[in-house]
This record gives sequence, C-alpha cells and structure tokens, in this order.
Amino acid sequence: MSLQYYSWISSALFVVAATLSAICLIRKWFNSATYQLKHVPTVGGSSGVISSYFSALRFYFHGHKIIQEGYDKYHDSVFKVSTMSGWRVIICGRQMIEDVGRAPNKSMSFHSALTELLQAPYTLGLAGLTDPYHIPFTQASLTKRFASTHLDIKDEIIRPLIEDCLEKKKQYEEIDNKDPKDLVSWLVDVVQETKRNLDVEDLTRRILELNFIANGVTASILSDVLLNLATYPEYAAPLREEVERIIETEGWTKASIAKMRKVDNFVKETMHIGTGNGTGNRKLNSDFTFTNGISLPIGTNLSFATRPIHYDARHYENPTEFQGFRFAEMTNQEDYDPKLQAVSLTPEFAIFGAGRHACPGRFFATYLLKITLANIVLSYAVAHPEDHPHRHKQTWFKQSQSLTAPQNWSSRRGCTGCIGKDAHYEST
Ligand code: HEM
Repeated sequence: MSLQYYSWISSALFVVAATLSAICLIRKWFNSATYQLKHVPTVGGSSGVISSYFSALRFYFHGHKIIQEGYDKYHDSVFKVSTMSGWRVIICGRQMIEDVGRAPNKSMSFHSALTELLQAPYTLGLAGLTDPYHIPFTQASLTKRFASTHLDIKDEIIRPLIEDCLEKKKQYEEIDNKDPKDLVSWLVDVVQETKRNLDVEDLTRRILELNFIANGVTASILSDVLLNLATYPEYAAPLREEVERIIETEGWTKASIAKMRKVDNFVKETMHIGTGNGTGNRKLNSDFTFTNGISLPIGTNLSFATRPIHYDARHYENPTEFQGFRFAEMTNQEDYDPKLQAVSLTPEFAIFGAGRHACPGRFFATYLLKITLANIVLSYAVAHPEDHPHRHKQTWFKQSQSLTAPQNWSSRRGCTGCIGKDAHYEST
C-alpha cells in the first residue's frame, strides 16, 4: 500500500478519535452539575469550571457571609455556592422549606446527604445509615420514656457495657418483667423484637452515632444558654421566679417543666440567635420540582439558609438582638401557644430541620436544656469571669459555627475580640 494511503487512514482515525472525544466532552458537560444547575444563581464567586474552586476555597472561611449575601438577594428562592465536593444549593423560601419537609425519601434523602457530609464509610460506618432502626427508636421510645429516665442515660458507651447489659437483660427476663432504663437495653429490645442480628460491634457504632448526633450539639447549646445568662443577668430573676412558683405547687415533673414558658423561651431564643447554617441537609434521589416551579436535578445537595432566616426582619422584630422572652411576648394569651414552643417546627425556626427528618431528639434535648437551666437559675448566679467580662468571638468553618457563641458582635464596650452585654448580633 502506498504512503499516501497510510496517511489517509491515520488522518481518518484522528478525525474519528477527535470527534468521539468532543462528543464525550460535550455529553459530560451537559450532564455536569454545573450545566444542570445553570438556572440557579451562583453566589460567592464565579461558576467557571476552574474559578469555582477558588470560590470553594473562599467558602471555607467566609461561608456564613456568602450565605447571607445569597439570602439577601434570593430570600424567596434558591442560590448555589461552590464547595470542594461540588455545588450546594441553599434553600431560602418558606414554601420551599415546607416542600423539603414533605418530600418523600424516594425524592430526597437525608441519610445520603449525611453519608456524604460525614464521610460515613470512613467515620461512622454505613450500617447505621442504610438500616437506621435506631432513629425511629429515638422518636418513639426515647421521647416516651425520657421523663423518668434521662438522668440514667450514660454519656459514654465502648463493648463491655453491652455485654453486661445482655447478661442483666437475661436475668431481668428470668426474674421479672422489669424494664431497664438505659439506651443499650432499649436498643437490644428493638433488635430482638425485630429479629435482627445481635451484632455487638454494630450496636456499639449505633450508640456512638446517637451520642455523636445528640451530645455535641446539646452541650454546645447549653454552653450558649449559660453564656447568655451571664451576658444578660437581668433574665435570672424572672426565670427563677417562674421556676420557684411552678415547682412549689407541682414539684419536678415532666408536666411542670412543660409549664415553664420563660425557661422554654430563653432556650429557644438562644437557639434562634446562636444558630449556624447546617440544617435541612438533603441529597436529591431524583429530579425534583418545588411548588414554585424551580427544578433541581438528581444528585443535588441542599441545605437551608438557617441563620439568615432566623435573622430576617420580615420574620422577627429586631432579629439580631437577644430577647430572652421574645416568643412568649409574641402572644398575650395566658397559655403559651404550642407553635411558639422551642420544639415546634416552622420554616422561620429551622434549627431542628423540617418535616419527616426533623430532629426526633428535640423533645429530649429541649427537656434536658430546660431542666438544667431551671436548676441552675435556682442555685447559681452565672457571670463571666471578672478578669474577662465579655464573650469571645466565634470562628466559622464553611457554613457552620460552633454554637457556643455568636460571631460578629459589635461590642460597644470596645473590647476587641469580645462580646459585650449591650452588643447586637450582626447579620453578616
Ligand atoms: C438542641 C439540640 C439538637 C439540635 C439543634 C438538633 C438538630 C438536628 C437537625 C437539624 C437534624 C436534621 C433535621 C433535618 O435536616 O430536617 C437532626 C437530626 C437528628 N437528630 Fe437532632 N438535634 C439536637 C439534639 C438531638 C438529640 C438529643 C438527639 C437524640 C437523643 C438527636 C437525634 C437526632 C437524630 C436521630 C436525627 C436524624 C433524624 C433522621 O434520620 O430522620 N438530636 N437534629
């Protein structure tokens, strides 16, 4: 064959390879999240293929400002931010939050979102997310039983405790029908009732997972409650008066704690004003269209703009000012409106998420926070140390902050890096 013929063949092969590569690239581009989310406005930088990585770097340290900036522009809608693991769509509007709350698991998944966020295969393990039988337990059994048993719940669990529990359980069953009051025994009950395999390592992971979900955030909020009590000592007397009045007639019961509306309010306002942005995480299992017509493609990661929602003057008067009895004062009724209680879910108070995956531990958590605050106001005067009378500023990482103190306070006392009594929260 002639040289000319070989040259023709290689040119033809080159053209075919180049065409196929171009088709693959074009297909990849049309399937990419960047293309599929092109109708969702980008905030915090550009949406270019390379430049979005610079935006993602910026998001690490200015995530809260970027989310506030997006909310200010699109407070009834959505926007997207770039993160190192891809685009995250931030949900702002009331109706859209309700849509997320109502969406079935086949449309959007809380557990897939968590698997990715927490890198579950390397941290908690996947079993707890693929067969989460301990989650409904948190809702039903824990909420029903916590009033009589919350003090018995152990902080730390590692394997001998489970084995000990199994042994005790055997004895209880043999002796009488006594209902043991600890988390391990309750979970063992669920495993046995549902005829699952009793795998000690798997149980240990689930207990650690529940501890991880439950303890950190509750302890953070308790610290924040105490810091607010120290920063605003004028609330101590009315709180103490309420606790004394109620326990004098009713004692320390679940029902008497429920009647402490000022205590409930102080805890709720602490959560309202001290929150970060990390709630309402979902990953779409299929394309999803919100009731306002906005569509998002399968695979999209979502979160709520929790903090800007809490700081929105359309929802709350002077939203960035700490008002310890804000919610009780929103109604003049004698009975505290149940919708205003700390455990209630509304799109304007999104710290516990929304809908079917809203925090099932919130009844237990707020009960613990309230009973602890009630005890503390009776027995202690809480104050900042004399040599450091202000709160420290908070550090942010991506959209989250530790809940122990808010950031960006402007102290009128002029202590740089600290938070004064007269300070106001700033929205950015
Ligand atoms: C004040 C403290 C707490 C806060 C602010 C909080 C917040 C949250 C949030 C935002 C979610 C996700 C909801 C959503 O995306 O719609 C969640 C889920 C969850 N929380 Fe909490 N939580 C707290 C305490 C607790 C406690 C004490 C427990 C257990 C005793 C608990 C157990 C859970 C569980 C099991 C889930 C997963 C629900 C599911 O898979 O459907 N939480 N929590």
